[in-house]
Amino acid sequence: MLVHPGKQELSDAIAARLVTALVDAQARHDVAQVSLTGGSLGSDLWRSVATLAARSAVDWSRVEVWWGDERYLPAGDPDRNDVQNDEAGLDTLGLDPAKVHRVAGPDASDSAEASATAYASEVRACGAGGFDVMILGVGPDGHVASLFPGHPAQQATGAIAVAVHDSPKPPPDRVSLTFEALRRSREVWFVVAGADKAEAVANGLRGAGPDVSSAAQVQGEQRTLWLLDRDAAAQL
Ligand SMILES: O=C1O[C@H](COP(=O)(O)O)[C@@H](O)[C@H](O)[C@H]1O
Repeated sequence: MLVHPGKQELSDAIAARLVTALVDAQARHDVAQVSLTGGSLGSDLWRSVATLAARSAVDWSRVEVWWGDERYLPAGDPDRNDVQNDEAGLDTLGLDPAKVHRVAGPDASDSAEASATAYASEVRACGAGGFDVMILGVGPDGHVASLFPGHPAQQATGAIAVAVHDSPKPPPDRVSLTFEALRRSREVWFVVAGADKAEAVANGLRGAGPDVSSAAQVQGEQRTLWLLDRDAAAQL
């Protein structure tokens, strides 16, 4: 667990850590696989990356980009995680569009189920059975990706992605990687800022059950990091 004084310092530290992790991953196996998150910090970190001189150490054309979840909304909708990440600077880095794996919305798929199936096939086809870095925001209710505590989607097994309906947080329809897929990550980074998340952080770190914390159900294969600001760490 690493605690930074405020949200800006945290965002800058995540950006620096990410650049290093991507350079290391490209040295290991040519193309780095990273899975992104929505939420305010999930986008802020791209603003921080954009200010880093060291970002040029990454060959962004050799980064395969995924999302841990997406709101089931049409392409370009401002509430989509990919749109918010792009607006924060993700799309200025020189990524290869063929390596940016967006979850299909209702404009490009028949249902959230069809979208989840297509996304899972894409993950499988790219051999992304192993993400180098899985970045996950944590909601005040303990959710990660679009797996909400106590929601039936938590129980999906033998699948890479799942459709989520009746999400307690709008919008109601979403597509999420499953716990099994989230865990197939070399490193899992929980990125959390704000006093409203302090209880969720404490529950995640104490290993609360799935009805209380989805975050507590996810660990990285080699490393699990909680990257926090002081407010988010207030109940530890
Ligand atoms: O709905 C979502 O929420 C979480 C956390 O968002 P935040 O605004 O509370 O930080 C996010 O990680 C997830 O990807 C997203 O779909």
